Amino acid sequence: MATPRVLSIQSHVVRGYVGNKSATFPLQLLGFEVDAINSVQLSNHTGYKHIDGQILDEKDLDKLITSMRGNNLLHYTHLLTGYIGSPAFLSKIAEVVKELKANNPNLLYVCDPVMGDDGKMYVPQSLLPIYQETILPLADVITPNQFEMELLLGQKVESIEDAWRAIEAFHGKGCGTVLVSSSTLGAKDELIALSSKKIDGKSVRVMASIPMLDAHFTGSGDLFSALTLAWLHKTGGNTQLSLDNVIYSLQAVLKRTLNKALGKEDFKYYEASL
Ligand SMILES: Nc1ncnc2c1ncn2[C@@H]1O[C@H](COP(=O)(O)OP(=O)(O)O)[C@@H](O)[C@H]1O
Ligand SMILES: Cc1ncc(COP(=O)(O)O)c(C=O)c1O
Repeated sequence: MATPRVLSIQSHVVRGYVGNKSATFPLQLLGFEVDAINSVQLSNHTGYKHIDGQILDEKDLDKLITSMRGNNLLHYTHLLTGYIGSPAFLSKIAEVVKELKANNPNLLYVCDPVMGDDGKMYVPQSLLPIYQETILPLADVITPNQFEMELLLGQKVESIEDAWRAIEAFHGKGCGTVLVSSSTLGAKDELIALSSKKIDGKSVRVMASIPMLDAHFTGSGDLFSALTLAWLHKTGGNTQLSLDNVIYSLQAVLKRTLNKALGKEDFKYYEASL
């Protein structure tokens, strides 16, 4: 099988790991060619006290795409989008999706509608209607967190039943596969991830419980969407197997991140015994 090739349109940060900085290397390790367009170049993620840099607009994106078109380079198996900093840039992405799909009708578009977390938006509010009206109907897979699901739906999601209803609404907009990266709809010490895929008119649903680590991670959602893309490809679109693999590898990464931050040894060899 030919090497899958992803066009990844997300943020770049000088310091840290979010956006393309967190998606590119794992995707490469999993066997993907990754071509990155940096929607913004920022000093660091938006949670810091100081933040500055450049935000690409639709003309910047058009220049890159026009030149690539001229060289016949717009041939991809996957498109992945994440943090976008400008509404006009996001609208332009709709045109890019259509062109890439015209070049390859089998292209899979994985959209992480990155807008915020824990009740706070960290992108301009004007992105929301563009995601709702223009981007969602074009996406094959979406990976919102609980807050982003609520924003897209325009309604609070307060129970698992609410979440399935929200997911059905996204299916209704044309999005065949939905993975909610995390929610706090379970017990106090767990995160719940949900996925649903429309197969022959039926929704095939999977729910996973993730033991909650006592820390806040930035970039975990970007890793989630990149790994989801990779595992959906590797499993032929099996959402159960993909979610298992994504969560398993994410937990290993986050535990190592936490150990490093706490100054604990990164790695130890233990004898496995019953
Ligand atoms: N505190 C945490 N404890 C355990 N796993 C976490 C934690 N935060 C994130 N994760 C893992 O990262 C994934 C994506 O996290 P999420 O918080 O949904 O991303 P986002 O940054 O988009 O809000 C979750 O599915 C979970 O596997
Ligand atoms: C520049 C940038 N990109 C991407 C993200 C998304 O991060 P996450 O994976 O935590 O949703 C953030 C979040 O703060 C950010 O500031």
